[in-house]
Amino acid sequence: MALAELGGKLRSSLLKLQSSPSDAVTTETLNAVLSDISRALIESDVNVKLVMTMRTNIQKKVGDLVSDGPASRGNNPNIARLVQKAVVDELTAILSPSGPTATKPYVMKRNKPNIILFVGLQGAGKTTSIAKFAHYYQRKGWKTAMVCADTFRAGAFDQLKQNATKLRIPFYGSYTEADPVVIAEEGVERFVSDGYEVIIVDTSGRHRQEEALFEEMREISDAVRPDDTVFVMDATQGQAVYDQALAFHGAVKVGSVIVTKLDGHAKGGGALSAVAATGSPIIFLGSGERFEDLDPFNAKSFVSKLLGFGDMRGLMEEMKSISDGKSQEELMENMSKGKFTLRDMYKQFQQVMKIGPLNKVMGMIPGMPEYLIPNGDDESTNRLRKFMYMMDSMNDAELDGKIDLHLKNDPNVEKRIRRIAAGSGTHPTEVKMLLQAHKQFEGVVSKMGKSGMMGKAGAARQKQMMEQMRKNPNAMMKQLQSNPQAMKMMQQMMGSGGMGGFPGAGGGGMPDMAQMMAAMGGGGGMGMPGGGGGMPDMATMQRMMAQMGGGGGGAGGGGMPDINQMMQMMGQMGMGGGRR
Ligand SMILES: Nc1nc2c(ncn2[C@@H]2O[C@H](COP(=O)(O)OP(=O)(O)OP(=O)(O)O)[C@@H](O)[C@H]2O)c(=O)[nH]1
Repeated sequence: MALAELGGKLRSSLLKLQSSPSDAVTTETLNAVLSDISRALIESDVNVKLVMTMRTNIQKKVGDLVSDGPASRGNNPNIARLVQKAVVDELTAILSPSGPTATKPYVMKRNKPNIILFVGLQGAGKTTSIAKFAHYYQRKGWKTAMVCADTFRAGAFDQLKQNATKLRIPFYGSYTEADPVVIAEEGVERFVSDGYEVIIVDTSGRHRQEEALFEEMREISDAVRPDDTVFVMDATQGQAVYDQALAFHGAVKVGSVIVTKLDGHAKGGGALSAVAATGSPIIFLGSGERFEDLDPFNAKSFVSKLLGFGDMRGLMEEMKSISDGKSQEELMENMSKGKFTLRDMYKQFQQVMKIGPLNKVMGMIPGMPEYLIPNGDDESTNRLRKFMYMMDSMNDAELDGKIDLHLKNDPNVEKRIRRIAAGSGTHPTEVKMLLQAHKQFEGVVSKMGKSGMMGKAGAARQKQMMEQMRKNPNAMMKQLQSNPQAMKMMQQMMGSGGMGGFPGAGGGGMPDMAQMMAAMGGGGGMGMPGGGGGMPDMATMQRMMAQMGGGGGGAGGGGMPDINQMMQMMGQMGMGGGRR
């Protein structure tokens, strides 16, 4: 994760609040925590003035509560939480566009050309970011293309071409045309008439003092009339990026910013806060050299993740952006009949793959301990991909369950398995693993189907249950406790149905929901308190359920919680039971 070091420091300072019961938070504890946080931010090159303002604001918000002692706290027993909230809010404010020029980021529009002009200093990572940006939108189903109007740096077109070819994204450029304005205009025109939705234009990198290049940037901008101009800047500059950003602002209207090289760089905090001070919104962070290393940026989510609370908002946005309502509804209806074919599993995997590497998704889950999040190349994504290749090698009858591949010791099935393995470049044992995963999933689905909690009727029942939970969680818990079968069902829902497509990644891939919950509980107090392993204890469950109900109902709509709803529920659970 970007800014891991800063995050670690902030988390450990906030832990000081946790280590004492909330009404023992004293002025000294608060001061110690604020000093630690301020030091960490300044070490990360955040402007000292900003840090001091933040400190004063937090003091103003919670100082009185702490110094007046427990007697005056009235209905505010959880001081630690209030301090924590004040810290989150203030850090978010530092990272949100501020000043008279503060703007909101451009929102891409479907079914029309969105022309995005990229500008930036030489070597900031512009060309790399363009490829990542294109990959991000292409993965989400946008018709994307790239234009190389960088005629200044020899090799720029080759670099863009290479990336575009790897990503299978159409590109436009020229080895012979020397005028970047002509290339930009022609490229954009072509992709507009071909119905492309995201058209990205690369421009020459420049130094601040190169007035001629600034002029070129203005001319390109006038020619292609971009919907958004994205300024790419390098985090290693720390707060010095402020001046650079202003210089670019002076030349063209910078709409949004991508900050690159945040992977493990000490000055990242300074760069991010400096950008915010220019009034431009940061839209993405670059966190590595691979195409996947681009994270959408939202100040609140970023702070929440940095402090170890996960990023539920980001996760929901991702889920929403990939969700295909109709097929999801069909799937839910099928599942309500206890039906879950290999084709259904394939569709679930497809949805999951659109989000990107699973480690990113896991990193967004509140309370998820870092040690559970795979780094680097994501093993679970590769496993899913391999499973999909196998399903690609199946015929319709096999995918739709008309031919039962689960039959044991059947020479015909064995032959089919060998064929599927050969067709997908895998081993028959791996195909059997896939079938086993499917069987496991099917089992859960059929149990859930029988529970009557899915489909349209199930949706109504769930809504009713949620309402009951919201109104009276204690009574609901008592009811559950006295009904072992209902309790078991709840555990099953959480244990294996939870992650939608994930059980298929089993065997060391994505942990299932129960494992996650256990890990959250035992993982050093960042997530669920109380759970030392296995399912969380009753009190914790009770709190979680109150949160589930109170948060507007995770489930609703189309039957059994689908992957989106389940994630939402998980988020509310994690957040509800978070730091105390
Ligand atoms: N670690 C890391 N490296 C990055 C990131 N983004 C870009 N880079 C690297 O930074 C270097 C410069 O990136 P380019 O994309 O070529 O830079 P550019 O801004 O297009 O350069 P010009 O075309 O000269 O303006 C390359 O080695 C990239 O791999 C990032 O987020 N993290």
